[in-house]
Amino acid sequence: MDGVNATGTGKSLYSGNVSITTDLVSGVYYLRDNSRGGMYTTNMNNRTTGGSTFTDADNVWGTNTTANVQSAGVDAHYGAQLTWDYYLSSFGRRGIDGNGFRVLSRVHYGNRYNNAFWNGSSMTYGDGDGTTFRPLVSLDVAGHEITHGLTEKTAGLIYSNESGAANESFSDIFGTMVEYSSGTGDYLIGEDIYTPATAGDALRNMSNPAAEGDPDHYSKRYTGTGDNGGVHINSGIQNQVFYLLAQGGTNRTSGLAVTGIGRPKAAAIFYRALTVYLTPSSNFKAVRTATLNAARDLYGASSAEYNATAQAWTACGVQ
Ligand SMILES: CCCCC[C@H](S)C(=O)N[C@@H](Cc1ccccc1)C(=O)N[C@@H](C)C(=O)O
Ligand SMILES: [Ca+2]
Ligand SMILES: [Zn+2]
Repeated sequence: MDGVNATGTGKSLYSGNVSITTDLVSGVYYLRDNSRGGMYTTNMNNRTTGGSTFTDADNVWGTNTTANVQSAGVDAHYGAQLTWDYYLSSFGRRGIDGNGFRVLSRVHYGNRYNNAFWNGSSMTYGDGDGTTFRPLVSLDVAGHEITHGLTEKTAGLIYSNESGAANESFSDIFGTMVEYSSGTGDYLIGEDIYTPATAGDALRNMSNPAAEGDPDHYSKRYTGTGDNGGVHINSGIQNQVFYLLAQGGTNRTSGLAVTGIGRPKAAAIFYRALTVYLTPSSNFKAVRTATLNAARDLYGASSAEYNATAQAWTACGVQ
């Protein structure tokens, strides 16, 4: 039901106090954003089905702690809001389908569930067990999961082997871009939620994938059958390509240097590759070609951006 858009105060777990758009209907505030396709956030009450949209009496949500069930809802809702704004302001895309797709974010899924996932129509976040993960509602996760929706509606990269690793990397790349859009970011994935007892680690690391056990070069790719053929492992190769293209630097395995072009241009190249050129079975070689085509379209065939894109893939062993 559409009511009146209201601006609420969200006391989040990982982003401090944030401003969120809520929906006032008959004196009750709902965690629903009619200014962003009607996106809404539900509480699954630690079950794996059902759930109901969070409501509040005074439009001040959560307490910055997990003691209040609304807190995780604030983070998920805020993450969806920033993701919507990122794609709209960066690429003029209104929602993951370009047509105002209504995103549902579901929190408190299952019991101490150590994951988050996209199921084709909603994002779903577990609370973690408190040892491996804190509640998995940080900004890079929200951006990661919603980007699976974008990928599904565009390239449709098959979720296994190299196309699956590329799929996962696009989610890490844009999850990181969404995180940076909040004003502070990093090239770590899940740093706020992974192993709370261990400072400074992350689930994945784009600037140095090997720091978290993932390859930074094609010659070190995983060729086994675990993890759907290493989708969360070999994503390190493309994550390193993006990092080197954006920031510049030298690949630790090849020793080859890359001249950086900055995050926005690198993101624009990867976004155009994903939404214009890639297909379900695209492998890393195809992603190289797609990003070169995108760089040519955006900046010209002999541009510094085009040359840096080629350098970055070569530095990571994908010719
Ligand atoms: C349920 C089946 C698994 C689906 C995989 C989802 S898309 C996924 O990749 N989830 C992310 C969650 C995440 C994202 C960013 C930062 C931290 C955690 C993920 O990386 N999951 C890991 C734990 C995995 O599934 O191996
Ligand atoms: Ca991060
Ligand atoms: Zn994923």
